[in-house]
Amino acid sequence: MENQTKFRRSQEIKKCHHHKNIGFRNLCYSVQENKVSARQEQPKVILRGVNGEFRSGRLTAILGPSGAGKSSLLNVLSGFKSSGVTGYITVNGVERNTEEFRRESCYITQNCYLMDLLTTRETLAVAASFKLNAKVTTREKNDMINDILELLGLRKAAETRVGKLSGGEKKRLSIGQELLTNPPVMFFDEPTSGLDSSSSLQVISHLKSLVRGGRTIVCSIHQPSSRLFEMFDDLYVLAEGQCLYSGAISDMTAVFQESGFKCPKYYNRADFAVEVACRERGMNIEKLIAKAETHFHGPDTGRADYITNEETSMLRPSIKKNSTDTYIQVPQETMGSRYPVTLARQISVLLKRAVLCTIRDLHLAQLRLVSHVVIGLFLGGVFYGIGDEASKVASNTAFLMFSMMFLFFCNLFPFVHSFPLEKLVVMREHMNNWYSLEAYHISKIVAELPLQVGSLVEKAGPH
Ligand SMILES: Nc1ncnc2c1ncn2[C@@H]1O[C@H](COP(=O)(O)OP(=O)(O)OP(=O)(O)O)[C@@H](O)[C@H]1O
Repeated sequence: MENQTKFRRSQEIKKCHHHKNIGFRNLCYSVQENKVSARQEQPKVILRGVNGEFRSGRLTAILGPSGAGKSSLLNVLSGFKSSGVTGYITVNGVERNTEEFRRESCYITQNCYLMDLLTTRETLAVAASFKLNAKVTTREKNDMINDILELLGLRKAAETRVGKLSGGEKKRLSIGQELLTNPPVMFFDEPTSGLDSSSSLQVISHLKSLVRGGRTIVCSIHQPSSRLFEMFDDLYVLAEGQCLYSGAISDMTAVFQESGFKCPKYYNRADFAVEVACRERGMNIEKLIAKAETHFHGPDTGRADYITNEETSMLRPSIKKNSTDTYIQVPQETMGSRYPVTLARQISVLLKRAVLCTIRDLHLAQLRLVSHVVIGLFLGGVFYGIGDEASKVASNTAFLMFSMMFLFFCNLFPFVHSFPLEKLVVMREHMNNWYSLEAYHISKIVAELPLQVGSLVEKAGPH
């Protein structure tokens, strides 16, 4: 009976009730590079008017040589990059609302930025506290965490600290964090980088099982083996910021052949596609680019085959009545606010995590404690009783000066030490709409308060 319930719940996690087809037309992305000389004013163009469609229930691979713009395309589509972007992005045929879309999608970057001092289970528990609203009970949260651990094969590593997990386990843990809210759209930047072939296969098999539940999953991928490549449904090939091929993997060889690029028998098709994109198999890839463009119509005229946001709000009642497909369905509990939980809850969870990490970072905590005690004894010895004598004004000033400098540097260094490590985790979590930056800063200040107040009291001792 319990096994049946478990099976039903794991099937439920895999399922996705909001199908999202992502379309993009004439998408351009450019960056303004740092000016070295007065002449370098032209922005660097990274994506040159690409078109495409990523469908729900399909696992899509973005392939291309290094520097082709794969990560940039994912950054733009996921909404992580918005300045320097022009063109149209649609969700089920309706212009994308970036804020709404960020709530319905997740972006798992190439490197897994996780807190090394937490265990696998704690990492999922923290994610659950941010991502699931207050109506979900602790028991339900624990059940979900157990199901995700089971689904992603992390049961054995549940109590292991993240810093000690293998690369593949970290990747699966990052996926598990986002699965808690069951997002209909998932973007992955090179999910198999740094993994051996069997771990890569494991990760992609998990993605495949999620996609079968109706999600839209897009991964940029680097040099996949034939076996790994064949697990994808659709392929999007980029070359120098332009689209070379967009469609089913099964049609790729025929389409390339029509343009004069014949894939040798028993050759890895992924390698072949990258070689064509690098112009190693012939310089004339423009024919392929033109062919890929003919699949998609509309934006060049300034008017496309989609509905804008203004039109959506006017049409919404009729769209709702006539079609469930074109209407963007947003889960009711996430509507209105960017974050699923209140500011107070965000601060309290961040605070608990910060305290847990401080306690576990024994080396740093011991160092801080010892330095405070040693300096406190030293100051007490040198300046003992100076507050009672008016003739020792100079000593009082020296004491105050020293204490201020000590407090300033002593409290600065833990941040200098931890900030570069934490920054990447915080940016990922913040960009995935877990919490606001205000909540993070407040929790950091509050977590440090006891030590700050303690050291102030200690320094006030000699007086
Ligand atoms: N902020 C930036 N400033 C300057 N150039 C940039 C910036 N971001 C990206 N680029 C350039 O844009 C091009 C595409 O970068 P991107 O990271 O998207 O490539 P990629 O296809 O993901 O490469 P890889 O497979 O090596 O990760 C590269 O030449 C890169 O140097």
